[in-house]
Amino acid sequence: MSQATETSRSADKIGVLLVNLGTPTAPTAAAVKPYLREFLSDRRVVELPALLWQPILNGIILNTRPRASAEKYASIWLADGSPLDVYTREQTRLLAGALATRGHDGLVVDYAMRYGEPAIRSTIARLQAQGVDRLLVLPLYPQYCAATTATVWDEVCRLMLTLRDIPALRLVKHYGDDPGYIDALAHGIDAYWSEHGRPDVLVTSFHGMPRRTRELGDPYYDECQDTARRLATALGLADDQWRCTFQSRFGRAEWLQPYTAATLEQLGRDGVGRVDVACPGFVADCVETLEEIGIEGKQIFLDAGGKVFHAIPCLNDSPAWIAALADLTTRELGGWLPAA
Ligand SMILES: C=CC1=C(C)c2cc3[nH]c(cc4nc(cc5[nH]c(cc1n2)c(C)c5CCC(=O)O)C(CCC(=O)O)=C4C)c(C)c3C=C
Ligand SMILES: [Fe+2]
Ligand SMILES: [Fe+2]
Repeated sequence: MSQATETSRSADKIGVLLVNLGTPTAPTAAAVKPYLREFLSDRRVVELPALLWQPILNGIILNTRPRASAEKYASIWLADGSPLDVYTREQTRLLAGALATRGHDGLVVDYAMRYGEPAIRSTIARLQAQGVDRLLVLPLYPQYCAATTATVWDEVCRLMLTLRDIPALRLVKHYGDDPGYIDALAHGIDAYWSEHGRPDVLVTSFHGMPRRTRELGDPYYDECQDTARRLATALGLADDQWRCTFQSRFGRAEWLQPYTAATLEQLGRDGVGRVDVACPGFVADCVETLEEIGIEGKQIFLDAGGKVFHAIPCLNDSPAWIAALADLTTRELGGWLPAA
């Protein structure tokens, strides 16, 4: 961007906003409680009437779960904070660098969390103050789900309702079939196997959702199946060498099946020697991958008679993933970008 343009017009920048779920500020019950309250009060996440759900949430869940959840967070906490926050921050920094290297240095890249801090509202306000008048919102969920992707857009739109001068907006709906994303996953898993050997079965585990949401038309289940199949194909796996499962069931209703925990138990009982689990729906390691899979899932498999268990790291800050993210961003920005 020329200096003349820079000084003559302040509100002409393009912003890229990465958004992930959010995470507590500390691995303590006191910090987990407000995080869970905000997250689980979202009507896209728990689809029950507020009059019914809020008493259950405030009367039962928020009196018990924060302590149990804080212990899980404590077991995976990094020196720099919650893994989800650490990796999302790093992805943001590396994406900004990759885009600048490609000549797109007028772009402002930042990140926000749907729940907690840094909040979507204050981050967009800061981007606007920096002169951003065109904004690409990129929820980091590869597979679309109303409980994740749509609620990011809800929050962006709630902010827009309060603004006089809104930016031009674009939303990335999903990228679970993006060849760059699939290649980055396959590359990471192949590299892991080169170092640690190969499993008998690869379980690709995605975050679960109530089964009802699929019947109501949420495409999430199909998108997870599609990603898992594309990944298995990229890895050259035969049908009996991989599974697609759903983890993190919450509450008593039936969720999408097969459940990850039940599958790991069955594989252990069946005498399958080594199982690896990859979590393609999470682009950053977090409590769900490091604790639920890496610690709990491993124990379930070994207790059932399995011999060797590996949890494969998420994409995190891998160069292939950052390159895929830069490609995706560039493509989604389309005609907004000046020729590099
Ligand atoms: C009704 C409850 C939940 C639904 C529906 C749900 C959907 C959903 N979640 C993710 C991604 C993540 N979830 C994470 C943590 C987490 N999720 C729930 C509940 C529901 N998720 C809870 C209560 C928690 C907190 C941890 C716990 O107490 O078990 C995380 C990790 C956050 C972190 O700080 O590390 C992610 C990421 C998706 C993709 C999704 C629907 C597709
Ligand atoms: Fe979740
Ligand atoms: Fe969980």
